[in-house]
Amino acid sequence: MGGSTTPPPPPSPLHSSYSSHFITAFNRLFAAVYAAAILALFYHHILSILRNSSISSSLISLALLVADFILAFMWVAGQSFRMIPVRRREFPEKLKRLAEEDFDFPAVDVFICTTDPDKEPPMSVVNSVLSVMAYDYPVGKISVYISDDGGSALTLFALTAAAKFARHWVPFCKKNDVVKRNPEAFFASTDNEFWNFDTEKIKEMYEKMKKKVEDVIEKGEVGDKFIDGEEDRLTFNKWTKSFTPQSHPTIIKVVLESKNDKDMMGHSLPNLVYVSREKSKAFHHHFKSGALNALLRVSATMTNAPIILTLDCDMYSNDPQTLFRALCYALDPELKSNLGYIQFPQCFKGVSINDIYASEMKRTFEINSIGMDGLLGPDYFGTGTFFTRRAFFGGPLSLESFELSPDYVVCNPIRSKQTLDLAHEVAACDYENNTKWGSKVGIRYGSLAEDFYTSYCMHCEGWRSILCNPNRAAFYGNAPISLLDALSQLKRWAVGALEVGFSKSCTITYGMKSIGVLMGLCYAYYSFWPLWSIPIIVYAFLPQSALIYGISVFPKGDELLVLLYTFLFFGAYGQDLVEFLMSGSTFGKWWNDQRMWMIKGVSCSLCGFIEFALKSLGISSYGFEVTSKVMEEERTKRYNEEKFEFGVWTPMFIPMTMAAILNFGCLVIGFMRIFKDGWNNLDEISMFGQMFIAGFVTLNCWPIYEAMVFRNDEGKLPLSITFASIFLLLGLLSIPFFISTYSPYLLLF
Ligand SMILES: O=c1ccn([C@@H]2O[C@H](COP(=O)(O)OP(=O)(O)O[C@H]3O[C@H](CO)[C@@H](O)[C@H](O)[C@H]3O)[C@@H](O)[C@H]2O)c(=O)[nH]1
Ligand SMILES: [Mn+2]
Repeated sequence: MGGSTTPPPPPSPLHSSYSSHFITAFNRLFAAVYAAAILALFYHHILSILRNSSISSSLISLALLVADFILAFMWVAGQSFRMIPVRRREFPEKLKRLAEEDFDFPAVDVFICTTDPDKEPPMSVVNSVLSVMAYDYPVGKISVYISDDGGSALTLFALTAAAKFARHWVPFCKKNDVVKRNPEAFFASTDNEFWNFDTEKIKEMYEKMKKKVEDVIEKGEVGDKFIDGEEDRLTFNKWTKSFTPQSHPTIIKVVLESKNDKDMMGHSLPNLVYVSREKSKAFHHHFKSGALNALLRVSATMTNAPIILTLDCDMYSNDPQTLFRALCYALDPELKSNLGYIQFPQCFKGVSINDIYASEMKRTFEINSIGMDGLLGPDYFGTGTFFTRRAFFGGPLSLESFELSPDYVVCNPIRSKQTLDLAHEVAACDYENNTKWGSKVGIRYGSLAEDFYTSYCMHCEGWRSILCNPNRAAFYGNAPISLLDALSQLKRWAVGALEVGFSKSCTITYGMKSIGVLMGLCYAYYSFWPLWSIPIIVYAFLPQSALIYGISVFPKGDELLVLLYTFLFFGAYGQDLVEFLMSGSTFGKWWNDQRMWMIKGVSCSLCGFIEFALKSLGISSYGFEVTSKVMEEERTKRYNEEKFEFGVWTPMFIPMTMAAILNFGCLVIGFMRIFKDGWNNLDEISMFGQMFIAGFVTLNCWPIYEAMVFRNDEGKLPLSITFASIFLLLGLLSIPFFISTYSPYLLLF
């Protein structure tokens, strides 16, 4: 990497890894015992199906069998994360020292995607941009590319304002060795790193810039007085009357060029380029994947850096040394030949104390990723990822040729006509027609979870990835602060996951063949997680409805079986809890995480299934619904008080409300029976299992009851949802009645 002469190798070692033999051995042993218990359970299931005489009890047994089968499948897949967990450490100080000695570091292109100035406030985009521009790294080697799928003049305006501020901000950060290089976060923090005369001045400058940008945004257009210079005017003139986010020409604006633009100390600044690719209703733009692919090409014409960092617009740098950290792996000669990318866990700012919507996703971003790191490496999370450019162009041994390939050498300056013409050409909406973009090259199309799918393809091609999980979060982003936002995001992932699971390159068949059984199972776990909705729905409704009818679904008086169920339940929950705590999380967060698992099962996974089915049948297709990053005051307040935010009418809330009412009702009826007949009645005791489940679900549903009955704020559960749920519940409970009435006829078939 770097120049044509081979640079001297960096000092080694730059990183180390560690795998706990105790944990690995324990996980394997526990898996063996648990597997035996699962087999015993299935043995029992088969027996009870064979023994059943009535239709209703056969149906119940069958439902439980299917539910337990899916739970067992997910359990098996989940074990792959536990076989060889690996933790890593890197030594960025060594590289930082080299930076002082003019070491030839590789150039880095940073890609930041934004798409909707209403949901993604330009000031927050600007803060992310400033935070990466100020990285501890040779400045001339950093280029920041912004992809604006919203094609918003406001976003470009905010960037030009930020570029002016950067002339002061970047040298300020470097001179004072600031750690929080996102100005908003720096000025807002109470435990401020330091405060001097410069700080006051810079703060004033920032506030002025912010006010200017926000005024323009409020007005909704960039007024004449804000445009200086003929060149800027030409750019902003491209926003003509016929310009819409869905249909407009390419706009590329080099806001800063490292060679010419200097900061107030006379040092270079990073390149800063705004790109809004051409859009036309006649061509599918493939959402974020399309945007990233356009940036891959545009950046190739201008800088073609061998390392690429992809970020979502809300993700800002929280540690100026992150580039050095990533390079500890990227520069390692032993890893280099097949290292596709280095992934940092997603971390979030402003998550409530107990993380009510489980937005931290500890399991996905940390626990499971540590597990995958011992195999071929973590999947791609869409943000906080350092790619080697080469990984986008075919497997390590099979380069897909392309005119602007990774070894293309840029000769013309960024602002030259030749470069800009070529950049416009590759950002055109029809450029990808009849090419391998999206299938063999770049970010892959075909799944709404483009990140997950792309990494799956890369692993199958022979790349490996690395999880870099430093103590200090490398990036911070926003997590959804309303239940609907959280569930909509998860629904998109559910559809995206199923698209991979049921594609030609199915994770189980094709996956296991290409990347081995364990790695294939990891991907299978993610691509089929929406299947969880089946057992969750069965266990949320079936035992409870049966109890109301006085039918026991678990066998009577079999102590061994009680023991088996107890072990399976507490074993799984216990292991989950221990792993959570060991990753530095708290009991409160774990409790909410397991609650969200249930809520997901009866809402977004279910809806995801339906949307996936409709999409596969060609009936309708849903796009990439962007998650809102706006922090509305009242909402934020309720979120921080850890109140669930319902407030709107959506079918997604109905099944969970039904489950909440049913489980509570079932518990009441169960206790009434016990009081009436006493504990001696054997039948009631055998229903203890059902009572236990109802009790557990009821406990989990507390926020729903609260939102249904006790709250009066904007975020409460709409009355219409409560009524719709009661109505549907009554319908559901009358099904057994119909079965018992008509089953003699059914038996005829
Ligand atoms: O047509 C689009 C749609 C989205 N985006 C950008 O994609 C990013 C992610 O969108 P967001 O709404 O924040 O999605 P999340 O659900 O928060 O994102 C997670 O899930 C996505 C896949 O579903 C990944 O792409 C993200 O990196 C990952 O953080 C944002 O920067 C958007 O601006 C585009 O550029 N073009
Ligand atoms: Mn996001």
